[in-house]
Amino acid sequence: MPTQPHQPAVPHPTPAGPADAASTGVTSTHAPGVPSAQAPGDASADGPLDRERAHLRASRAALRAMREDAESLDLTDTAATWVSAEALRAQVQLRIAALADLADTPLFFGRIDLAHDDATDDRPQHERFYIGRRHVHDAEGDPLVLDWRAPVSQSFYQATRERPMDVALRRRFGWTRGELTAYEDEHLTDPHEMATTSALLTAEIERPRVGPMRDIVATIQPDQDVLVRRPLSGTVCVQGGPGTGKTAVGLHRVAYLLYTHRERLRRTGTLVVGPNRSFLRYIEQVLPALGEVRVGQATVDELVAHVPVRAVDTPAAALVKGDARMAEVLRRAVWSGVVEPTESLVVVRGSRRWRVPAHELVEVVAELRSRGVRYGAARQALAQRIAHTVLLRMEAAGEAPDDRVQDAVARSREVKDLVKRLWPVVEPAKVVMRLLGEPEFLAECARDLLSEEEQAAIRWPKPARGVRSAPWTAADAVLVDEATDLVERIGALGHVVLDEAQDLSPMQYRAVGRRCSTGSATVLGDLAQGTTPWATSTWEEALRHLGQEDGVVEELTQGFRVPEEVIAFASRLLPAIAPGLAPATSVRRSPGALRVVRAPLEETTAATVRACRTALENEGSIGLIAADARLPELAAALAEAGLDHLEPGRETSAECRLTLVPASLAKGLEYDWVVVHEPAAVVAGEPDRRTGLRRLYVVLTRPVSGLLVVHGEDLPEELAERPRP
Ligand SMILES: Nc1ncnc2c1ncn2[C@@H]1O[C@H](COP(=O)(O)OP(=O)(O)OP(=O)(O)O)[C@@H](O)[C@H]1O
Repeated sequence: MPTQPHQPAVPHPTPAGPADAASTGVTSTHAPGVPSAQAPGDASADGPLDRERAHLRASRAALRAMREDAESLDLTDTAATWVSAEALRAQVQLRIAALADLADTPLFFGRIDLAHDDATDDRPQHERFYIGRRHVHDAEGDPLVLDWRAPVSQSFYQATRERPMDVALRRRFGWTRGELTAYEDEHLTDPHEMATTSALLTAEIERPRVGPMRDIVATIQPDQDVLVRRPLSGTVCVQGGPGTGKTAVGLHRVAYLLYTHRERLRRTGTLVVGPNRSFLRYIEQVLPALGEVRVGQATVDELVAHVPVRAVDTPAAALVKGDARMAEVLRRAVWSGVVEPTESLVVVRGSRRWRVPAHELVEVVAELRSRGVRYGAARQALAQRIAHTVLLRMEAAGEAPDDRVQDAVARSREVKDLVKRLWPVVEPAKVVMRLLGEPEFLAECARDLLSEEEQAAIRWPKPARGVRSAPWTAADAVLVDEATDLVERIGALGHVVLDEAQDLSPMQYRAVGRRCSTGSATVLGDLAQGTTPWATSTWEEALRHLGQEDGVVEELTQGFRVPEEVIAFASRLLPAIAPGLAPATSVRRSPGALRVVRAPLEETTAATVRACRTALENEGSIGLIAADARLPELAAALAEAGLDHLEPGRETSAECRLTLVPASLAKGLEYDWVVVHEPAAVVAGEPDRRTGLRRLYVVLTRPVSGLLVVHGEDLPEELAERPRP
């Protein structure tokens, strides 16, 4: 295995000096055909790096002035009420906090020099912009740093040699501990300059991981940026292999949308849905680091937490409960209580009696049933509709009743009693409880939808005594959510990001879908990483269950996390687990990043602990990933060897960098170095071979710098090297 320490975040210096050309007219002196990079020692006293540092000083001073302006705002008498004054004060406080100059967060990370052929009065031929995390302007209001989400910044991210977007020079800056220490230039219109992987990008990816996931604003790649900046309307689904940046894209997209549609999304809200708490803890710092703190984050289980989950389904039961047919079963169950009127209604008001015949009540009920409104809303309307028929009779008799009379009739004992009989109150959890606990009721609602075996799979052995004590499972909670929405519409948000989406059941998609029914969604996933029995086989199907049939499917193919050697090894599994998918490529080659160690069977655990020690000789985080059942043994062996370890999702620190990860929780996480213990056991830990191999694929694709595989049993045969077609 490689023992190379990580390179610091400085690009490899090239012998020749960099360019500071374009708008200044200074000719580039870099070696022809190679994008130039510059490190500290290369800059002369008034060289380009010094000029950039001068711009940094000016930007910092301007930011300070902006902050002082905000601090000195006099809010006395500016707001009409105490409440609005408080709201204003809170907003100003937020702005002051946002204007802090954080010592370790570079104020800008890029620069573009634009050369336009079609200069106008408003747009000079040459323009230069610095791109950073936030907007900074000078006393005249001229921008010194542009927010990365501003429209002009788009060309910093999306310009390519094929489509330079007027960018004559793109400069990326390297920072070390808050100091501007290097830069790297690309002259996109120079036909002699070759495209290479940015050394700053590589250094950023390989920067040792301590703590939670980081943002990638400085190095978002063109195809990622196109996804980040898609319009708010419409849903996009991103298929991408491991480490192609799907999660990063989803989170940056939220930040972009909040910047571009701040008012609207502040009202309607945004939500990130992830597979489990460990994953959410891992990603939770990215949005705050981008200045966005008002984004909800939840697992699907948390979204549907209407009942206490205390039991686990058999795989057969979970499969049926997650099937989209359950939506219709539940619809029937919820609406089954509505009764056809058979008797007339008599309402007494004062000395008069008003009679509505049964056939008219039948019409009212039938009309409400056919309107496609929620059960609860229709129930509320029923009282008013009945009262209205009474009102019509009053008018026919020469009275002149107004709305208040209709309301009074709707609230009368006679009408209330009738509504209770015709349209009983439905408690969603109780309906589901009845469905699972009463075989006849299930048979009636599931007729022609679920087979006898399927019904048998989900029936409880005996009826539950009450909602609180029922043996609810995670899939039941989703059913209760569906029933809840049938009774009362669940509110939708402005935008929902759904990560690791491949694992959701159709009923879970529906649960997420109703939370973005009036908004839009970003759906992220990898079909090859689907490890649930109901994992989706196509994105079109997933979008349909989500209620976003018009969503577009895009693909990310360039991998950032996993080095070439490791992704090639893991991709040997693809023909067995997702035959249609092409392997992800990698932006990084890292000879020696993969090491496979065979140990005698009885020494596998000891060999694994030794591999952890070896991995710990490197900088950064280490993940030891193993089949869930092996964890107690490995935890004990680590403790005996004096190696402290963390649970997944806990922040690593300089003192403790080793995390012991059950294979079932590895999805979405990453570590600088990964030790995989006994792949055959990872595969065997799942109910079927395809799921096992998919789990193994997830596990093998977690490392950034290197992978050590320790095995005593034979490796799964699907990992054997095959000649490329
Ligand atoms: N443009 C980029 N610049 C720097 N780092 C990047 C870039 N894109 C992705 N990365 C890094 O690559 C790693 C993988 O990204 P991410 O977790 O978003 O991938 P993913 O597609 O969600 O992976 P998985 O399918 O395994 O969950 C992260 O460390 C992320 O910061």
